[in-house]
Amino acid sequence: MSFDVLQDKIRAMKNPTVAGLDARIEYVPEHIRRAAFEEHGVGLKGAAEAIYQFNAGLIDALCDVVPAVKPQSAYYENLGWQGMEMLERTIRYAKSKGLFVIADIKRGDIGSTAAAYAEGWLSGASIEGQQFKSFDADCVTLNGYMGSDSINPFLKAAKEEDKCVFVLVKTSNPGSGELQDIVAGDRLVYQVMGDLNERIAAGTEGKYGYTMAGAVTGATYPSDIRALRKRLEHTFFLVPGYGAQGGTADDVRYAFDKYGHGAIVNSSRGIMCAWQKTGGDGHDFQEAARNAAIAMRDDIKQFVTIV
Ligand SMILES: O=c1ccn([C@@H]2O[C@H](COP(=O)(O)O)[C@@H](O)[C@H]2O)c(=O)[nH]1
Repeated sequence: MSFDVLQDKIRAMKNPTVAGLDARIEYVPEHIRRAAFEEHGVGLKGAAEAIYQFNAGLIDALCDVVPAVKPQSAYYENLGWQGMEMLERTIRYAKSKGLFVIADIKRGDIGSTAAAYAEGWLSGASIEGQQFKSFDADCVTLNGYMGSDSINPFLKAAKEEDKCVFVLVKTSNPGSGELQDIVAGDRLVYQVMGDLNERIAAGTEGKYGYTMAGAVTGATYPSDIRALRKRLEHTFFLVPGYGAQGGTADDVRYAFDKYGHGAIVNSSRGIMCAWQKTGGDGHDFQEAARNAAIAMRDDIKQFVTIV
């Protein structure tokens, strides 16, 4: 049960946070960009290579501070196959450094197509009776608003591989309420989504009591996080929106259970782009990212004690 593995790592490091790897080429320090463009040309290949070098440097700097990383697929897809190759390499490198990898892919489609996505991201493709893995993430994010048949193929793959998923429930963006906060009978739409998600994964609880289907609950809606924590006792939370989107440690505290378990808080730009605030030229990007990750950990630890 993969949330057990993640929770064990969080406890060992006393750090319930995940560093996002959402690298745009503008976030990569000049010296890394220049070297990659000289070797591979100014274009998709050069940019993808620069981003991989940046990611590898961040992973080296962060792997003994944070338990997990969350590469966001969009920032690799925008560079075509060259970007996706670097995403696969980034995942492999992060795993080799002991990090738990959450691939933020937000997929959701009819069952047959969802099964193909699940092979790509979790279980591997079956070719002539053999299993070939590609992205091989530990966990993925899903958009389950198409219904349980869009989630189930991922749960099947996750069960076979001892992995897990996070399903969007209450997202951090300003427009999330347009649909998710609509009243549906005696519940709100996001509560319906959360209940459905907990129900379809019932029976997969691990040693910490959490099923293999976690939920995304944005840091920017703290009262909803608090209500969801009470409502979804068996659902592990991924909480994005800390830092760059305005979420604070005080806002995310209620995502955790009474043992300080059951949630992990993401920051992407706040860690990756920390070097842009030091006044340096980017050569200090590793130190800056590490300091930002440590500051985030200590900020949250003021409110959350992990048993
Ligand atoms: O509701 C959601 C779901 C996912 N995200 C993702 O998290 C990171 C946030 O990045 P920051 O730079 O820390 O703001 C990004 O990958 C989003 O796609 C989210 O923000 N909200």
